[in-house]
Amino acid sequence: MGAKYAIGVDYGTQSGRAVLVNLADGTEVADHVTPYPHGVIDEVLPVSGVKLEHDWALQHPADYIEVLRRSVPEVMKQSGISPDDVIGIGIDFTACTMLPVNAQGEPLCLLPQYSANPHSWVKLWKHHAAQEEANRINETAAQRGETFLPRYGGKISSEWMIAKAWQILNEAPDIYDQADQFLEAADWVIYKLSGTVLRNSCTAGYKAIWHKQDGYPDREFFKSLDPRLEQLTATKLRGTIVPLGTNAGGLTAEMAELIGLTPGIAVAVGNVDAHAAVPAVGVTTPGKLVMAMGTSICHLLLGEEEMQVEGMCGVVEDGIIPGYFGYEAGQSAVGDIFEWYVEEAVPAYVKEASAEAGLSVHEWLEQKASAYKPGQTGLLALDWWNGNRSTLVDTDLTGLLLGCTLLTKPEEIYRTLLEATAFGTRKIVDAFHDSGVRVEELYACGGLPQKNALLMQIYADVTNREIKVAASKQTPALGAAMFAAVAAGAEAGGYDSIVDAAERMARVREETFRPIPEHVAVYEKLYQEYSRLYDYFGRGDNDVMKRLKAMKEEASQPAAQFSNAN
Ligand SMILES: Nc1ncnc2c1ncn2[C@@H]1O[C@H](COP(=O)(O)OP(=O)(O)O)[C@@H](O)[C@H]1O
Ligand SMILES: O=C(CO)[C@@H](O)[C@@H](O)COP(=O)(O)O
Repeated sequence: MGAKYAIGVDYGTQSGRAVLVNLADGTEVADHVTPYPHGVIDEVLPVSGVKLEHDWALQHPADYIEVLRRSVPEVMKQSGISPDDVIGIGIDFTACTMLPVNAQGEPLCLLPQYSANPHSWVKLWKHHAAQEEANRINETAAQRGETFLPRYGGKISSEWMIAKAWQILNEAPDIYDQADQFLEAADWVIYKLSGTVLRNSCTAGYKAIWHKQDGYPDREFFKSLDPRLEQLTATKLRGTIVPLGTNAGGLTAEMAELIGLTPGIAVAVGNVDAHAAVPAVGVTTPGKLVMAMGTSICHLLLGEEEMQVEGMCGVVEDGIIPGYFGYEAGQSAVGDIFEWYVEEAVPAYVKEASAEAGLSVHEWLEQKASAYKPGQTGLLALDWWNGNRSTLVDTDLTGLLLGCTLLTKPEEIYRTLLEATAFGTRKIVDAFHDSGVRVEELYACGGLPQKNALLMQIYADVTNREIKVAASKQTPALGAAMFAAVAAGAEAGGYDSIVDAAERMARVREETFRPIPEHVAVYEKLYQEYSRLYDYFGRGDNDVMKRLKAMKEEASQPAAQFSNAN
């Protein structure tokens, strides 16, 4: 059999990218990025101009198809490979990124009668406007002693399926009624590719409280939340839930024509971006924490037992690699915080100096910030610009910068923001390790390790652990291609298991980031200070962040909730 290939498509927050991979050794032959034409929709809806409230984040489902339409033919063209040698396609997605569809699988937002209602659109993972629903889910589950709660670190996030679906019911009951199903965007795209609606066990497990043995929480639980939700899982979340690497069926003739591949090739069921990255860095055993570092960070870890860990996002049997319990935790903003600083808060002279030096503002600030020793800025920050995902699971928390003086420089603030996110990761590493899910080594993938060496050194110093970095620049897409190879199977030139695929296709770079002992010592002290602030502002001693947020909301009234911006 000649060389065989698969395509992995990674659906990120701002763009989608396709990667064509040689299945013999994981070589990435060609890649292409398509920025989402509508980006993240967080101010006004397309066409109708309806204004969105604070904490909303939506996407346009047509953008996902546009990624396939543009990027798949482009990687085929760049590589010159015959479509006959491409045996499968797989995708990974941000999650929970969900949408209401009608009985024909059409997104409601694409139907003119619903398009002016924000609730008909795709709710992106970082849509944080369902916090009230999440709070009530958590109170009710705790009161009822629901056994699922510890599996999610004690709290269900507002980012996830049940809170988002309930927000739709509360604020737009007509959209809720008209929705035949709520689907993860990952599952919707697979439906478009294969013609089959299948729910993947990864998003169902991590984001929709589904358990391999117990299924969804029982109806009584949903009824106690709201009688109208009693049938939610039997109706709008219904459907077959299948393991990662399952072939959803062949590529449809219509899609094959649109994207230039052969009809009938394997289409792997959807996967979560960060989870797909784990086998793609070669991690298929416990003790190795994978950090998917980009806009946010997802932390993934394998364990042999189901343990309880404070504030983790979840533990799902077979959720990442079959045969292990897959653990997930995360920070809801990391690169996003640095971007906020660069876009909103650096003085003009920094932008001018960066341009003169031929560097991006990030690169210029990194260079300047590298000249400081740990502790030398006198600054400390709490990295909650987009709430706290782990370990506090509270999207109402906000950022804090402490220690500024009239002499504080932009590069010092930038360094402090890098450090704050490293301290956030340390909290997560400690939570796992101290709860019996050991963390010995760190693996990093995603955009940030390629972009910022200072950041990576700080993470090694703050966690006092060596960090290996993925060789691939498109690790989740490589993982998606690996799962496509599994969906195709060894007989077709793929693999029979993801462990086999990882052995042959995954790679890390030779150079690693090792902790520097003098830095470790200073960061240990700073971490203790960070922990004090973390507990004080995050655990209820001082709810000033929430009071400020409430005042802000009140002062912004009357908010034109669904009013027209024009
Ligand atoms: N040199 C840099 N140092 C640190 N962060 C950077 C740098 N350049 C870009 N970023 C941040 O990287 C993030 C994008 O990461 P990336 O992994 O490419 O995207 P995504 O999370 O969408 O997959 C943005 O939030 C941006 O602020
Ligand atoms: O929440 C998850 C995975 O569980 C991610 O999809 C989400 O953090 C988005 O990741 P990116 O920062 O876009 O890589």
